[in-house]
Amino acid sequence: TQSTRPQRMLAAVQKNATRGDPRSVVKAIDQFCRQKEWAMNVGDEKGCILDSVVSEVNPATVLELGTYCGYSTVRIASLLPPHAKLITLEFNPDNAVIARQVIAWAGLEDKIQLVEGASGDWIPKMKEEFGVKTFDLVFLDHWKDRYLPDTKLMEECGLLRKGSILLADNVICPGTPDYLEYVRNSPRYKSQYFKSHLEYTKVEDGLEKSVFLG
Ligand SMILES: Cc1ncnc2c1ncn2[C@@H]1O[C@H](/C=C/CNC(=O)c2cc(-c3ccc(F)cc3)cc(O)c2O)C[C@H]1O
Ligand SMILES: [Mg+2]
Repeated sequence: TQSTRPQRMLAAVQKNATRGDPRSVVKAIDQFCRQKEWAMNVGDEKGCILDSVVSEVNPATVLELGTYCGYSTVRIASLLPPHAKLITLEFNPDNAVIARQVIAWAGLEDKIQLVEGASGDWIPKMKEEFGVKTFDLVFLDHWKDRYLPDTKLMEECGLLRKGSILLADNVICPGTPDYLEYVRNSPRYKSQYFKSHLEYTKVEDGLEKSVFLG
């Protein structure tokens, strides 16, 4: 039977990356996507911006919306301090199966909790289910029409504190116009756009970093 792109991506990791070496996992996926098949990972160019924001925030608690195959999950977790935790939400079970194996190959299972299900269902349960108070950093990379409703939901559920950072992928391509309008015009956020390119292409895209002001 025909394999899926995520399955072929995992095979490339298992063939070309070193077990327990997250950077080699990131490199293997980027190589696969550049040389073999494009896939919607944040990629190496926007990934460097992601790395710099993660390093600057040095978060103890991270929420990622949209795991896909775990590329950004591994990239973020590889930069976290020792007892920091990353929770990543993925509602497609086939993607979750692949992502768990990518995370395991990187040796980052202890830092990452992959939760299967829809962000809208899980965000209201974060405190009771995972003992989370607030998130220091949220990486939004799921369905683009969910960025705004999920941000409002995180506000309502008290998951953001003064200084929490939202980092959103694809604010230009495919684009998240309602989200951008909100974080750029709301008095509750201070936003900054990091111009870059759509992963593995020359098409313009970028990340929007928004600080929640409380
Ligand atoms: C609500 C919710 N809850 C949990 N998981 C969710 C969810 N919505 C999506 N997910 C999961 O995240 C992943 C989805 C991410 C959506 N990302 C995209 O659609 C996406 C698309 C492109 C793109 C750009 C130009 C083109 F020509 C074609 C594609 C580039 C990207 O970087 C992307 O993130 C997989 C899905 O199962
Ligand atoms: Mg993306």
